[in-house]
Amino acid sequence: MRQFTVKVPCTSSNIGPGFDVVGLSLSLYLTLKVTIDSNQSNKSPILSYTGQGADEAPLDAYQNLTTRCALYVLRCAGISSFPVGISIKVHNEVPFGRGLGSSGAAVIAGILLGDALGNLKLSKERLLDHALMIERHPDNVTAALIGGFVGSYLLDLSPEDTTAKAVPLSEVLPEYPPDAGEQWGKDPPAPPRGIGHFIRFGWAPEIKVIAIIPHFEVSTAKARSALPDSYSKQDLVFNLQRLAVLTTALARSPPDVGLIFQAMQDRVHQPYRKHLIPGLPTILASVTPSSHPGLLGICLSGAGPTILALATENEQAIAKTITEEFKKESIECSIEYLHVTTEGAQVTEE
Ligand SMILES: Nc1ncnc2c1ncn2[C@@H]1O[C@H](COP(=O)(O)OP(=O)(O)O)[C@@H](O)[C@H]1O
Ligand SMILES: N[C@@H](CCOP(=O)(O)O)C(=O)O
Repeated sequence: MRQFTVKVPCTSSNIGPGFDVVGLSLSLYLTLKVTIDSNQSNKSPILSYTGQGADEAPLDAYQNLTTRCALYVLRCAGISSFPVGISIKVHNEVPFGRGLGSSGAAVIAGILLGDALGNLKLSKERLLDHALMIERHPDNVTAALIGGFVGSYLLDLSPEDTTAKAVPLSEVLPEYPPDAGEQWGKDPPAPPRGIGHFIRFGWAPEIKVIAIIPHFEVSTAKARSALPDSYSKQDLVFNLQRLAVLTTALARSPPDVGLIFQAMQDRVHQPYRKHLIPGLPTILASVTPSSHPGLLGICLSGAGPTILALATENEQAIAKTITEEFKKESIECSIEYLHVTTEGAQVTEE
């Protein structure tokens, strides 16, 4: 009997100007408890699921994002099936479709699961290569894997690697097992090497994180399709200037609100997503360090609709005002007071 646990933090990406670049790992977790019992004869993993998304997440291992990612890693390594007698108990604290990286966490959990099941011992960089074939922006998956406040970029790929990366996700992630007596088709192409590069920034211990989570979903795909294909030089420079300052400003103790609040402004994604999140422009414009002493900055978390506020104090009052603004739009919210997790995703053998 083998038992191990995979634990992956949720993430908030962008932090204002860092669209598709920065991510922050936070203290809500997706946890898998995996058992492989050689006395059992089941060939497909037996999945159970509690917590966020329990009414939506498929329990068929060939449909579930996490187990599909695990199978992808195994098949890239030439292993065509899950081990016999495997069961997986999933517990999820990360709400779906709220901008807190639930899909990134599910992808990383699956990649680590595949690595552990195949005893592959892939490096962090190689694990990330696999994750980037599935979640094709690096910010969430990198922060979930590495932990902390992380910046990342993708390499331009060779023409050959570009072809491998262009393989449709339906081929990378098999949705159905082969029929009895049949073999899988061609194995998926192994991901190109060294696609993603990252660095961890500091995070001042005084900075607390408040997530105001509206009770509706915005799919990341839809929020990405709302963005334009090109930007003005002025808007790009606006974001670059702020991001350059922000990554160091958030590491400095004591935090300088005069730097951080302005450095969390964005012109690349939030303005184009406001129609998806009623109340967003009012919230971003009206919750300020003058109205709420202790507030350092405020932004959309990932693709939204969650609002992320960074503060040194006064967290309850900040959360209350944002909740009330959403209420004016007839939107209920949950509030989470979170901390930045320094550890990224973990696999623990029992
Ligand atoms: N733990 C999980 N298990 C299975 N599927 C998941 C899990 N977490 C997220 N997903 C899938 O990812 C979708 C949400 O992804 P996405 O739109 O990118 O939003 P988010 O901002 O939460 O990452 C869910 O609707 C679900 O299909
Ligand atoms: N940079 C991405 C981040 C999406 O994060 P999610 O948590 O909403 O999945 C984007 O802004 O589209």
